[in-house]
Amino acid sequence: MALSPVIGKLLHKRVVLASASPRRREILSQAGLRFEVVPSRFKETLDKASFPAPYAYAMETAKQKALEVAARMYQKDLRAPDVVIGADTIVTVGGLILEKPVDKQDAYRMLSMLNGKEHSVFTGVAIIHCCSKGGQLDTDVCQFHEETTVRFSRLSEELLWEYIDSGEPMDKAGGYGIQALGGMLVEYVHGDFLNVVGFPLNHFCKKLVELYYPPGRHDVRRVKHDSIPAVDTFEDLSDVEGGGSDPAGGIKGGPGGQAAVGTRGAEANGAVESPPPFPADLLGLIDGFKASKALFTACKLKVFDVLKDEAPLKAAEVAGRIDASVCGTGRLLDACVALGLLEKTDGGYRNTEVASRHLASDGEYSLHGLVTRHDDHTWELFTRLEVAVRQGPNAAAGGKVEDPAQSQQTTLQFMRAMHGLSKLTARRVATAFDLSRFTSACDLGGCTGALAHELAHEYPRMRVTVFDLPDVLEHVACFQPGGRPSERISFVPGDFFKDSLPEAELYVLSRILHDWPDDQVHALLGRLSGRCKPGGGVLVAEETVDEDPAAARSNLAAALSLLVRPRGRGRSGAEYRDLLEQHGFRDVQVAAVAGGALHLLLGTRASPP
Ligand SMILES: Cc1cn([C@H]2C[C@H](O)[C@@H](COP(=O)(O)OP(=O)(O)OP(=O)(O)O)O2)c(=O)[nH]c1=O
Repeated sequence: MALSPVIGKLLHKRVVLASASPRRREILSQAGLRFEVVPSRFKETLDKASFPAPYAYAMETAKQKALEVAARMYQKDLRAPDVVIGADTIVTVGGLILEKPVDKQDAYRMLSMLNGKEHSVFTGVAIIHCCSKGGQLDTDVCQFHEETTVRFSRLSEELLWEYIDSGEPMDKAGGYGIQALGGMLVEYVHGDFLNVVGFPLNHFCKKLVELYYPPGRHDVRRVKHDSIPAVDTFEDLSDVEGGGSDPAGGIKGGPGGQAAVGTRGAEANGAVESPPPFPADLLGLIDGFKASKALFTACKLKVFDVLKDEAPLKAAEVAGRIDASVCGTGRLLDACVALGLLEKTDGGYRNTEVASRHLASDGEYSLHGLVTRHDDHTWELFTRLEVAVRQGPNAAAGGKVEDPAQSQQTTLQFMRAMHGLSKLTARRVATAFDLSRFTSACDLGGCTGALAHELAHEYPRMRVTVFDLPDVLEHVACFQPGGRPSERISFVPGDFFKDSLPEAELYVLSRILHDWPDDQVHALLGRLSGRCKPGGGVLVAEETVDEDPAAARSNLAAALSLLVRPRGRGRSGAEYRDLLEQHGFRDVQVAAVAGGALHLLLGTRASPP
């Protein structure tokens, strides 16, 4: 079995699962792991507010659960197990962390919050290696987390209570069990299903590879692929059984809190010193730009359009359709196969589902416009990242602010890119908070109206005005579903810095504020706050710059983009909150959607003093 070489690394160790969860026990035993179960006595009472993000809370709780078991076992017979595994699963919605309900009423409260909305399920996992040093327990902690997004259908009160009365919610985070009756509540799941059930097995196996995979034969295979970075999956190890290092070797902390198996035993025996662990992730990073460029090129040449609905095509046929060389096309198609964008069968190449959905130039969720924009515009900006670092943010563009309305072509390209991005997140933004108290909304800089449509769809009483520059609104017709906007959506041309803002109970600023420096953000929020009546709201959606290095990886692209852009600046979630409060908005609620990629804030206009 593909997994056994990885799981096999733990077979000769004394492994303890520090969890009472029957789901975790089942997932791990079905994966072939042998372990003892010692439920943790750690009380899940850490102060949630003291963590920068929900996943950090779940990881810390997982760690504390495992450490408590390791310490207790060590104290009992002065022999700690080799490895202790702890996990903690939480559900987050509207910025709140939901754990297991304390009673039926609590389950009802949780399920009502999830009803009809998307939420995230995080599982934090800690793998703790233990040994005894100088009569003391010595531990080496490796932690990670996994996020899965789940959306519930709209459910009636009757159904919710029927589900609660089944008793199923009581021992489960968020008050539901997706693997049983609760599965009926779920409209969709994005990500690892087992993560929702309590244990992200896939990520766990990848971590084991990082921890235990020794340099060896596998390295040779990896370096062969010099054009496209190898995808690092644990399946890769299926043919290297028996080639492992001695797992009894010492554990050394690696970068990012990971650990690698050392070679102390071999050195002591006078054996030849092993080379350092093969830095596959690092090489992947070094080569990463090649993968992006292959994707950009295939998109630009419309490869994914050609392969969308057709039977598989040979390289020569694709080359004929895209008017390119057969040899070059063959290489590009193979690169796309290696990147998981195409499949290769005996009959030829065809799109994967992701490519058909996101990389063909048509279709509701096409990101073709975004890719084209990155290839034509962002790529070049990033060649000047060094300038931006040396001279400071915004220097890379040489003070040249691109005017999106510069030419019809540029405007349209910009709008296609924004539309693709907005379509992906609009439903999540519209449903992250309950906005049903607002009967009118104005989306400032709302571009093609992608978010306006979701707001109108989600809230049947709401009328939405999209306010944007005249040059932008000139092109909106081709982005409307069915070619025309809904009756409750109107497009009003104007400049939000100069023209009078349309009247609305809720103002929306989605991906707007990062584009402007502080003085202009204050000017805009000042105008908006003056126009907003007490009780009215402002909804801000932004990619944020996280100051927590552990979280920074997920928004790295956004943070770097903000550095090379001609104007504007990155801000943290706390800075956005401060800005809203400075302009008279109170009770600011926060939420994160799309795997934390987008940070949302909803503030309510207080009465002027
Ligand atoms: C969301 C969801 C959670 N769960 C479960 C997984 C976890 O067991 C539980 C979350 O609570 P946890 O505190 O993570 O785990 P636990 O109390 O069951 O076990 P221990 O603390 O001893 O490790 O919710 C499901 O079984 N299905 C689901 O769909």
